[in-house]
Amino acid sequence: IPVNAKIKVFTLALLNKDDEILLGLKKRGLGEGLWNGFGGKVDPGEEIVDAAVREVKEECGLTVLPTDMENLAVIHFEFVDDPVILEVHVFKCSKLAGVVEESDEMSPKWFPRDNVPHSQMWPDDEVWYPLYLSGTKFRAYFLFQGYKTILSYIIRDFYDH
Ligand SMILES: Cc1cc(-c2ccco2)c2oc(N)nc2c1
Repeated sequence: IPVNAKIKVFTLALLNKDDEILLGLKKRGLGEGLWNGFGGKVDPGEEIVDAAVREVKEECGLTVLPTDMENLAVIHFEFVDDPVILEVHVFKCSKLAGVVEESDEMSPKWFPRDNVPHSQMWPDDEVWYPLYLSGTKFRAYFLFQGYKTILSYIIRDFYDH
């Protein structure tokens, strides 16, 4: 890890209902034009799970409780020639309240859990999505060249102990 490395913490919430998953088409910023779960930056002093709850509400209008947000994974993303490392905390939630709303960040849409538009999603999703479907907690590291090419990755099961 380069000496000038800076870690930025993000959340990513995967919201389920029966056999569907709610994804949002990102309208701007990081991941624009891609379908993804809901999330964003963790504010200074903010609990990570509280940031996840806040981002879900802001981006798709749904209300979830922090206690219903299940920690699924922690993924570190590094980009060649970029000292900023993204630490993405992935949550899974099945207890949703409220009505789905479009926001200026995201256009939400329900997809069958086993048929998401991988060609319009981040390339790493194809690697870890099967673990999400099977409810396997994991840790992963991805080295990107730009936003489309994965140069290398590591993925391992993550036992709570
Ligand atoms: C590099 C990268 C970043 C994110 C991200 C940023 C904020 C929330 O997620 C991703 O999300 C997914 N599915 N792949 C991703 C790759």
